[in-house]
Amino acid sequence: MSSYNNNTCYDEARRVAIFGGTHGNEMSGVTLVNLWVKNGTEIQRKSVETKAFITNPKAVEKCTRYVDTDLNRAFTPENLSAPEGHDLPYEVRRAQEINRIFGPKGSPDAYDVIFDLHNTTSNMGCTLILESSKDHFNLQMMNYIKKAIAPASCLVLLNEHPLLKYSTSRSVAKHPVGLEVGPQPQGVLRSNIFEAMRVILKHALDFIQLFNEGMEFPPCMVEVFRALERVDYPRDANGNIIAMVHPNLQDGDWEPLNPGDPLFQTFDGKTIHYQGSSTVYPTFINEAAYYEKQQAFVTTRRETLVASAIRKA
Ligand SMILES: CC(=O)N[C@@H](CC(=O)O)C(=O)O
Ligand SMILES: [Zn+2]
Repeated sequence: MSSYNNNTCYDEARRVAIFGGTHGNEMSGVTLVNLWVKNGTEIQRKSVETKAFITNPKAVEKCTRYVDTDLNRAFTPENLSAPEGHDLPYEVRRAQEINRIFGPKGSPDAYDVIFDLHNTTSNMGCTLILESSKDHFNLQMMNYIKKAIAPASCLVLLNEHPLLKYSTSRSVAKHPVGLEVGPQPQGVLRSNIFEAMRVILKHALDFIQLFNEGMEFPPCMVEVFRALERVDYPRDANGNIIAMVHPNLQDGDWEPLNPGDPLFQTFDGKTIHYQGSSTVYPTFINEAAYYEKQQAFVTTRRETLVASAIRKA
């Protein structure tokens, strides 16, 4: 990346990967990627070599999130540099393998773009997940996709928080993009969710093709939701959950949550209210996979980012 004439220059994105099955029970990504592994016509673009890849085949076979440990948390420097051996958890070995094929993470040899396909049980609709507010290539891509799918909509979750951030499979690439579409139960395929995911991928690949052809993208504004805080379920002294997501909050992903609004409902019918002092936008509300992570939802703040003009170097 370099700056020149107010244009931010990025290298052409010639090597692109689409990951499915990072979580083996998120069926839209698993199914699309399996389809594209068999026949990649739909994801081919003239200037791009796109590789469809199942990241956690053992978990896909068992239709479970993971076998030993969450693959989408496994791409830490410690894991990636751990001495190889059969005593390592399956997903850590797999992370090392993925890092060899698509990385090394942080190096010039890494893939240009990795799309990682996920489903959520939350009512999030189409959500693109970014890890950096400074990646103008990705911000321009978000703007392009939003315009292309209108009047349908997709939102951008920015996960840049030093403590909330985790080491994702896609983080191996120079430009990591998560795609999270829901609601879809674990192990279930829903046609509307599957098609929504497919359409986003189509526009994302079109954007990359246009960029590689030399199209210049003028500065633009991108609305994002910045991850602020994880909120756990209320628990008793033994750590057992004592309340559920309140009916007013359930399925209200991305809707404003104001001080005093209901959050949880205890099993004996009491309401627990939001004690914060400002309006936030909750998401990943009641995500099935996050019970083990002790997380009922994530709060976010709405921000408008400015994406600089970009063109190819
Ligand atoms: C429900 C789910 O798996 N969500 C993803 C979000 C992401 O890809 O960043 C995860 O926790 O890994
Ligand atoms: Zn997932």
